[in-house]
Formats: sequence, structure tokens, C-alpha cells
Amino acid sequence: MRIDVITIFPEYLAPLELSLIGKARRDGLVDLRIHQLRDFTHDRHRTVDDTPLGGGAGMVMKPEPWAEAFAAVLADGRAALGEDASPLVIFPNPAGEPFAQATAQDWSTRPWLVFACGRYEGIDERVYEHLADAGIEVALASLGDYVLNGGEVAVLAITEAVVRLVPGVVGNAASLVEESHSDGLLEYPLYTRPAAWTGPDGTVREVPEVLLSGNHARIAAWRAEQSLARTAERRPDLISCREGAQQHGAGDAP
Ligand SMILES: OB(O)c1ccc2cc[nH]c2c1
Repeated sequence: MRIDVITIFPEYLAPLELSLIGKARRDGLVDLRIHQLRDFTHDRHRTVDDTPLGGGAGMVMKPEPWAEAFAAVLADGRAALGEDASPLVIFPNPAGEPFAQATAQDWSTRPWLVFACGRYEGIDERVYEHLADAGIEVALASLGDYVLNGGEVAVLAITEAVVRLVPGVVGNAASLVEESHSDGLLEYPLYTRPAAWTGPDGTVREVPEVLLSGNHARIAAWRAEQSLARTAERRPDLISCREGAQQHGAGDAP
């Protein structure tokens, strides 16, 4: 998988050199490249923004640097992946589609992702139009109903959620199967040794007996029950989504 990130704050993406994502890059599972948007300007101040036409607070990102940056990134990517290669261009944006595990699953199968990090009040609308008119697939993604100061933090989160699903990145692929949201539900409660823990306050807390039974069928049933109960309590919306999908045969032909 190739990932390009266009930003005015490359240093914000430094955490992508660490841990599993960093190892995936070193192992050649992910080719991740960061591009400084200001490198695609031509004035002394390397200007990427201007005042909003029609008035209003703040500044808007100019279309010219973005168009030049996309042209360079697309050319570089096609030189590496083939002239027919075409990326999914993702704009983190509070007005975007909610990013969810199903989205991460989908995007983890794509050969090429390009992230465009907005700043200020946002990016000139004509940049989105320019990409769409060029036949480039564009997605606007939101982490949730709150606003950050730019797209970089969202790119860190989305990249981690996506890249960890790329085969070979996580050592034990089985650990991806029973985690929250992998089956549309929240994960069951986890326990490890000691089976009886005496806390700092002197309270002894024991692990549920079923987990020490060695009866794998009972353990699986308990975990399924706990997962459903925890989801119903904390995220009832996920239950109704799941029931809707099951009623309509999720995955069947439309
Ligand atoms: O909350 B966000 O994901 C986000 C994304 C991009 C921009 C650009 C300016 N503010 C932003 C916020």
C-alpha cells in the first residue's frame, strides 16, 4: 500500500515513524510519503492561504498550491505504481462522512491513498471539483462531531486504523478478529493474571469463574453475551444498525 500525505505541518506526522506503523514502513508493507504543501508555492512567503471571498472570518487555503501538489503526487505515484494507478484522495473534514471500522476495512484494501490536510477555515471548494473532474475518487472523512484545527490529527488516527488491517502489519491477525467494532459490537471485558487481585485498597477482585473453567464453549458463550450486553448499555445505536443489516441481509446483492 502506498500512502501520500500533503500538509503544511509534516512534523505532525512524525508519529507514523513509530511502533507498528513505522515497522510496516521499514518492512516495505507500506510506502508512506509526506509532502510539504508550501513546496508547491512560488512566492517569497510560500503563501498557501488568502481571505475568504464574500467575507467572513479566518483564511481559506488557495487552490493553486493544492493543484500543483496533487499533480506532483499523482505523477510520482503513477511512476511507481503504473500509469493507470489512481488513488483515493481523502480529505479529513468535519463535514465529512463518519469514519468507522467498516471504512477502515475498505480503505485497507486500497493500493493507494492520498491524504490532504486542510488548515485555517478549510480548502477552496474548487480543489474538490478539480479532482472530481479529473476522475479522481475523493472522500471527505470526519472523526466525529467535533472540530480540530486541521486534518493532521485525523490522518494519524485514520492511518493507524487502516494500516493495522493490512495483512502482515499486526503479528497475530487473530487479534483483529475479536476487537471492538470488528463484528459490529463492543469487545467483551478482558482479564489476565492474577486470577484473584488484591488491590491497593485491600479489596480482592476475582476473575469470572467461567474464564478459569477451561470450557471453551462456555467461555465463548459468556464472551458473546458480555459483548452484546456491553454494546446494548454503551452503544445501543450499534445494536439497531446491526439488526437492520441482518434484516436486510447485509452483503447480499441490492
Ligand atoms: O476536525 B477535522 O477533521 C478538520 C479537518 C480539516 C480542517 C481544516 C480546518 N479545520 C479542520 C478540521
